[in-house]
Amino acid sequence: MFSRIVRPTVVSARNFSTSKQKPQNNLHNFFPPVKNNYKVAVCGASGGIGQPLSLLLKINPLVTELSLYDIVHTPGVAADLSHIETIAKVKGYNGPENLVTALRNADVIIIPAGVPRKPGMTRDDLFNTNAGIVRDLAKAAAEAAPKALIGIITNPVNSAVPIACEVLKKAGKLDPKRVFGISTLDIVRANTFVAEAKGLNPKDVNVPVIGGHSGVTIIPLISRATPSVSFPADQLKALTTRIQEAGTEVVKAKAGAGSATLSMAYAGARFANSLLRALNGEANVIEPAYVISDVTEAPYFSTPLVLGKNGIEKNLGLGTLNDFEQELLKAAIPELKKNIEAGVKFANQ
Ligand SMILES: NC(=O)c1ccc[n+]([C@@H]2O[C@H](COP(=O)([O-])OP(=O)(O)OC[C@H]3O[C@@H](n4cnc5c(N)ncnc54)[C@H](O)[C@@H]3O)[C@@H](O)[C@H]2O)c1
Ligand SMILES: O=C(O)C[C@H](O)C(=O)O
Repeated sequence: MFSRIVRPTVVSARNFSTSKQKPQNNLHNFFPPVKNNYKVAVCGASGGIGQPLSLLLKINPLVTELSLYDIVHTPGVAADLSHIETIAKVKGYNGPENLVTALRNADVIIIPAGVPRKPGMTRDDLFNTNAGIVRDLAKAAAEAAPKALIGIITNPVNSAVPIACEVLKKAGKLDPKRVFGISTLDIVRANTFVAEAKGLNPKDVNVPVIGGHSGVTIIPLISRATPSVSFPADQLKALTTRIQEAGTEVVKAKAGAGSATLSMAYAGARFANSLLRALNGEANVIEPAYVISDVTEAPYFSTPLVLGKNGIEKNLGLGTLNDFEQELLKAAIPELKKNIEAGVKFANQ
C-alpha cells in the first residue's frame, strides 16, 4: 500500500544471483531506508479499524514502537502483530488504568475508538457514546504526550475534533497545529470513483476534498482533480453525492455489521504515514485534514495542509471554487457550525 506514497526499492533477480546475500522474500524491500524512528499509539486498536490499521503501521519502517490501547483484547492483538518480522516493538495496553502509560511520549496518536453506525443511523447518532470516549482519550494525551500529533478517526469527526481540542485547551496543552480529524477516506474514495469513471489508474488521480466528514459537509473539488477531468452536470452531481454518501453505502452493504473498516484502515495508515514522513524531515508532504481553521466561517474545516515536524506548517486554504463547489460550501457551513458547537458545548459542560 505504501507504494502509492513511497517508491519501492526494486531488487532485481540478477542482483540476487550475483550477490552472496540470500534473496529476501519479506516486505522490507518495498520500503526505502529510513533515517529516524517513532512511537505510534493506536487507541481502539482491537476494533474493526484498529486491527488492520495496526497491521499497516507494524509494516511501516518509520514506526519503531507501536503501542496498542483498547478496553478489550489488546494482549492478543499485540501478541499476534509482534510476530511480524519488522522492527516495530509492539505492546498492548488494556483498560483505562493503562492508558497514560500506553500514550507516554508517543509521537503520533491515532484514535479509531468508539462505536460505528448501523443502517438508518447518522454519524451524529454516535455522539452520545463517542463524545465521552474522545474526551477521556484527549485528557490522557494531554497528560502523557502533549507534543504528539493526534489524528482522530472516531465519528462524528466534525464534533470529535472540537471536543479533543477543547479538552487539550482546558489542560493548557492545545497546539492547534497538532490535532487532526482524519478525512483521508473521503479523498481515497473520490480518487477511486473518479478513476473508475474515467478509466484511469487510481494511483495517478488526486481529488481534493474539503469541509468536514459527514454528508453535505463533504465537499469534493472535482474541478481541481489531477489529472484534469470534466463531467456533464448530472454526472458531476451524482458523483458528488456518491462521495458524500459513500460511508452510508458501506454501512448498508454491511447490513448491521458496522461501517467502513478496511478502507478506513488504509486511509488512516496513509495519513499516519504522511505525519511520520513530515516528522522525519521530508519536505512538501501535503494531506487535507479537518483542523482548527480560519479559512471559512466554520472554526474547524478541512483543507489541504503542508505538514512538517511540528504538525501543520501551512494551511493551503480553499483555493478557487467553481459555482457548483461554492454551492456545496454554502450548504456545508451551517451543518458544520452546528456540529462544532455541539462538540464545544459537550467538552465544556
Ligand atoms: N473518519 C472516518 O472516515 C471513519 C471511517 C470509518 C469509521 N469511522 C469511525 O471509527 C470508529 C470506530 O469504528 P470501528 O468500525 O473500528 O468500530 P469497532 O466497534 O469495530 O471498534 C471500536 C473499538 O473501540 C474500542 N473502544 C471503545 N471504547 C473505548 C475507549 N474508551 N478507549 C479505547 N477504545 C475503546 C472498542 O473496544 C473497539 O475495539 C467509529 O466511531 C466509526 O464511526 C470513522
Ligand atoms: O459512514 C460511517 O459511519 C463511517 C465513516 O465515517 C465512513 O465515511 O465510512
